[in-house]
Amino acid sequence: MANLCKSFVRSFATSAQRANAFNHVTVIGGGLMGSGIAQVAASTGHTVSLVDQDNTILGKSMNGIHKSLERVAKKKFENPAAGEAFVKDTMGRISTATSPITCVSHTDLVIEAIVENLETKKKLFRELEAVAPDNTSSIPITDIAVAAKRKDRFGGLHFFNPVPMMKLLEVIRIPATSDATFDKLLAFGKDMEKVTVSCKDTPGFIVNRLLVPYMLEAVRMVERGDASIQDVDTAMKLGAGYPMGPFELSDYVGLDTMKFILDGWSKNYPDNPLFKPSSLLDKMVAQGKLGRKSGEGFYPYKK
Ligand SMILES: CCCCCCCC(=O)CC(=O)SCCNC(=O)CCNC(=O)[C@H](O)C(C)(C)COP(=O)(O)OP(=O)(O)OC[C@H]1O[C@@H](n2cnc3c(N)ncnc32)[C@H](O)[C@@H]1OP(=O)(O)O
Ligand SMILES: NC(=O)C1=CN([C@@H]2O[C@H](COP(=O)(O)OP(=O)(O)OC[C@H]3O[C@@H](n4cnc5c(N)ncnc54)[C@H](O)[C@@H]3O)[C@@H](O)[C@H]2O)C=CC1
Repeated sequence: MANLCKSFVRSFATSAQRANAFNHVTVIGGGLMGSGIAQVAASTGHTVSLVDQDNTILGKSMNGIHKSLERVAKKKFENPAAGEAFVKDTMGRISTATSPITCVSHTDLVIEAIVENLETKKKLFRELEAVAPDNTSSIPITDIAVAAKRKDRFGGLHFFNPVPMMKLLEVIRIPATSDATFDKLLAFGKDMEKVTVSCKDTPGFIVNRLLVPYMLEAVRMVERGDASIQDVDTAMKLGAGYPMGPFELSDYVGLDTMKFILDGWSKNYPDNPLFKPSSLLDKMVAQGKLGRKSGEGFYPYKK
C-alpha cells in the first residue's frame, strides 16, 4: 500500500514530462477485456504489466494482442515496415506477471478486469489493499469499493469489446472518489483515444442498462419460440442498423459473462422482470457453450 501511494505521487511528478496522465498501467485479468485494455494502453504509449492466474493464459493473451495489433497496423500504416515497428514497439511495452502484488509497487494505475463476480473482485481488492479502477460490466462500483481502503483513489472505467475498435469509455465515480482521481481517469480515457461519458454509479451504467434487457429479451423471444436466432439477428442488423445481431453479440461477449451479469442483477433486484434469469442461457453455460471463446455458443465457430 505504501509503495502504491509512492508510485502514485511519482506519477504526478513525471506526468509533466509526458503527455499521458499515467505512465505505467497494471491490468489484472488477461481475458477478452484485459488483453484489449493492455493492448490499447501500450499502443498509446503506456508501459503495461498484464496479470493473470498462470503463464498459459498469459501466453494466449499475448498471442491475441499480437494478432489484433497486426490488424490495427494493416489499417494504420501503408508502409509494412512501419506497421511491423508499431507492433514490435507496442508488444515491447507489455510485460506479464502471475501476481499483481509485485507490479503494484511500481505502477501508476491498476485496472481490474477479472471475472464478473462481486466476491472474487472484492477478494482481489482486499489483497491489493489499494485503489484500482474497475472494469465491471454490471456491478455498481460502490459495492466493490467496500473492499478498497483508499476510496478517494477508486473509480470505474468501463471499456467495450473489442477495446481496440470501440470508441467509448464510461468513467464512473463514487461519492468518495476525489476530483483529482476522477479528472485523471477522464484524462486517461483521452490518452487511450476514447470518448468518455459519465453517469451515476447505477447497475450497468448507461450502455449495459439498455443493452442487457435488449439482449435478454432476444433470448426470451427465442425461448418462447416466437422467432429463430438467425431471423432475430438479421432483423436487428438490417432493421435497426446494429453491426451484430443480439445472438452474434452474445457469442462475442461470452455467455458466461452474460450469465454472471444476469445472476448478479436478478439476485440484487429480484422484483425487476427485465433482470430475470434465462433457463436457455443457464443451460448453454452448463454445457460449456460460452460463445466464440469456447468454439460454440448460439452459433458454431472454428477453434
Ligand atoms: C446479458 C447481456 C450482457 C451484455 C454484456 C455487455 C458486455 C459489456 O460490458 C459491454 C460491451 O462491450 S457490449 C459489446 C459492445 N460491442 C459491440 O457492440 C460490437 C459490435 N460489433 C462491431 O462493432 C463490429 O462487428 C466489430 C467492430 C466487432 C467487427 O467489425 P466487422 O463486423 O466489420 O468485422 P470485421 O470485418 O472482422 O472487422 C472489421 C475491421 O475491424 C477491425 N477489428 C475488428 N476486431 C478487431 C480486433 N479485435 N482488434 C483489432 N482490429 C479489429 C479490423 O481492422 C477489421 O478489419 P480487417 O482486419 O481488415 O478485417
Ligand atoms: N466480455 C465483454 O464483452 C465485456 C466484459 N466486461 C467486464 O470485464 C471483466 C472481464 O471480462 P472478460 O475479459 O470478458 O472475461 P474473460 O473470462 O475473458 O477474462 C477474465 C480473466 O480473468 C482472469 N482471472 C480471474 N480471476 C483472477 C484473479 N484473481 N487474478 C488474475 N486474473 C484473474 C481469468 O483467468 C481470465 O483470463 C468482467 O467484469 C466483465 O463483465 C466489460 C465490458 C465488455
